[in-house]
Amino acid sequence: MSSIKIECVLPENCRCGESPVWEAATNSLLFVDIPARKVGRWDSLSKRVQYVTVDAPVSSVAIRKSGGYVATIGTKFCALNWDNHSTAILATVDTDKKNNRFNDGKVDPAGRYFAGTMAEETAPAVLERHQGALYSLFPNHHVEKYFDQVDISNGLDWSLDHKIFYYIDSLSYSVDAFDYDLQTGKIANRRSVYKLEKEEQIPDGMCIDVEGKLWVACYNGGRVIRLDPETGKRLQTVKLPVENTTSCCFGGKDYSEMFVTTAQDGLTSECVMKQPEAGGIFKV
Ligand SMILES: O=C(O)[C@H](O)[C@@H](O)[C@H](O)[C@H](O)CO
Ligand SMILES: [Zn+2]
Repeated sequence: MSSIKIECVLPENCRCGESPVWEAATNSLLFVDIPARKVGRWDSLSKRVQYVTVDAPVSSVAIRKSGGYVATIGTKFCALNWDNHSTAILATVDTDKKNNRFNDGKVDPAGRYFAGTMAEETAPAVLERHQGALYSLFPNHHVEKYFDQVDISNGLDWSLDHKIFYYIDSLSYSVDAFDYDLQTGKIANRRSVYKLEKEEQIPDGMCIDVEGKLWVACYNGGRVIRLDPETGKRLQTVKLPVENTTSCCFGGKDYSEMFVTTAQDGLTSECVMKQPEAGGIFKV
């Protein structure tokens, strides 16, 4: 294995950086800072970053086929117009749960925006349990609810043949799989494919690579791990110089680079001194 280079490409000190998404058309990385209520777009060529501030915690962002973006803001699926900074509500979930917000989200290969919810945290991973649910927004704006009783709805992705949906509820310390029907968007047959080891801490965001292996960012664990969902074995650990690694995606030229978002919230000022890049965005 060739040696791995890790570099902080955006020393932003995000409170909770999340949802990295590569936008090939602009050579940019999209991301959010959830509590700061900001969506960022970092141009990898000019190295400049632009922000759009929204009116509630923004937990995920995705590219919209018809132009602009979609984002999960508070408990709403929204369209986001980058040019005039406006948002338009497409659907609202968890209307009976005033303390809930969306967390991680991603679009399936048929254009359904999957995202789950959680109760707002009082500190990282400290929250009222079982308040969240998993939803998807169909291209026709129909909302499907899959299940509830979720603690912290987090990383998600699909297998390369689109027949499996991978999902993380952080406080289960497990990476789960479901059978996936791309035609209907239905999921079935939940099972665990990997249980985190103690030092790996809390599973957060996730993505899949071209070999069908999963990469999971470990919150508080300062690492991303590569898993084989078929054997349930960990194949690789990549450690980062900050503790709160939140999510990862592939991007850059030929998608040969991995971007990792991180968080600063929850670190004591002493920890921040030891990890000055906490909250930055890293390139692996
Ligand atoms: O990044 C996220 O997905 C959450 O919004 C965070 O708050 C952390 O995951 C959580 O604190 C650790 O479990
Ligand atoms: Zn997350």
